[in-house]
Amino acid sequence: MIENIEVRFRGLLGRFMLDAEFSVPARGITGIFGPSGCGKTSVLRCIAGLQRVPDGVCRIEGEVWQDANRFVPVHRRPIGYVFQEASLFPHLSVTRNLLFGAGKTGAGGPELAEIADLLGIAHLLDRAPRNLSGGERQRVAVGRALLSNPRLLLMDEPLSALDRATKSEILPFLEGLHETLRLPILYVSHDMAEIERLADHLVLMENGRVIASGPLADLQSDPGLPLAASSEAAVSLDARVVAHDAENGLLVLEVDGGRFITPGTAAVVGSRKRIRVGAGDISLSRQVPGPSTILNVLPARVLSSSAAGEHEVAAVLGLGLDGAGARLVARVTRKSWTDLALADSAEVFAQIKGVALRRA
Ligand SMILES: Nc1ncnc2c1ncn2[C@@H]1O[C@H](COP(=O)(O)OP(=O)(O)OP(=O)(O)O)[C@@H](O)[C@H]1O
Repeated sequence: MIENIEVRFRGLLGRFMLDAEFSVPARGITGIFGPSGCGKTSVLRCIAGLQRVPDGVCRIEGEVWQDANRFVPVHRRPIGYVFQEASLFPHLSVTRNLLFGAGKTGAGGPELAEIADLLGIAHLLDRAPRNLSGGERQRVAVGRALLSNPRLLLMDEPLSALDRATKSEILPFLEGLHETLRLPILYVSHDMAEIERLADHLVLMENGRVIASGPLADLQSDPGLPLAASSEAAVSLDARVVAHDAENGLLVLEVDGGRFITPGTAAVVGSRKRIRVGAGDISLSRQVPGPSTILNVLPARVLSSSAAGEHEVAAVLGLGLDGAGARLVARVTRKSWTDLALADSAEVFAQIKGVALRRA
């Protein structure tokens, strides 16, 4: 079986030229990221069959939803769609809202109790939507989409209408979906922090086109793409827990070519955790640095470098003496870069001030 989501949509939407093409694995979460108006929503609408471009191909695990000869109408596509605003039926209880889409696609889907547990809404089932908070409403909307037993979940900025506190309340539930369900999710966002936390793969868009797609960390550390040179540059790495130091409240996590120490509670050795390493949290040194409060000092090699603004350099590092391990991006001043005579393939010690645990 072809386990990919393959799309190509080319055509004018009003005066906007959409020319988007990508192929990503039909598993995990794929983030679709790009500036406002670059065509992210249009791509989701084309996949859902809500928008039709004449030159379009959409194949989900080999099943054709659109090509030159075929266009499966929207109601025949097994998708769940979650929008920015949860559009619940005001006159129906949470349970009736949840069950609204269920049964359309036949048996074999998840059970209401299972989904309610997963989304932390089991205690809300008898409520009316008007008595829910924004975050609760959005979780019900996600639950309703899941109960229709979709083959693909489309989420269009599902958190952007929520305040910061509510966002962080919902994110763990979305991470939970990722771990529990085998459902591929396409997740549109213009907030890199959400993408860093949730996505396994990334589709980067600009002006109606896909400028890159691939595993998230590969795109974050690609010197040819805008992410590595941005002021928010960071990499998200999926690390393996190798030890928990209970006395000091620290976790030791391993990625290719290095180990990180980060504050954390007990975790099963061998389990996976996502960490985020921000480019601005890395400083570089040519020799082993002396004792300091920084817990993480990792040997690495400079793989490439590019200008980041007028006075800074974005350097892509490969962990390990040979530089063959996981990639990081460091952002340093041009002055330090020159003073230390740093250059591509230089051996360095990366001192990492903060390593954030992102997916428990
Ligand atoms: N059916 C349509 N007819 C005319 N113009 C359209 C149509 N659909 C989309 N557009 C235009 O295409 C462009 C891309 O819109 P789209 O909503 O896909 O972008 P986006 O990346 O999702 O933006 P945002 O992040 O602001 O939601 C916009 O300029 C929009 O006005």
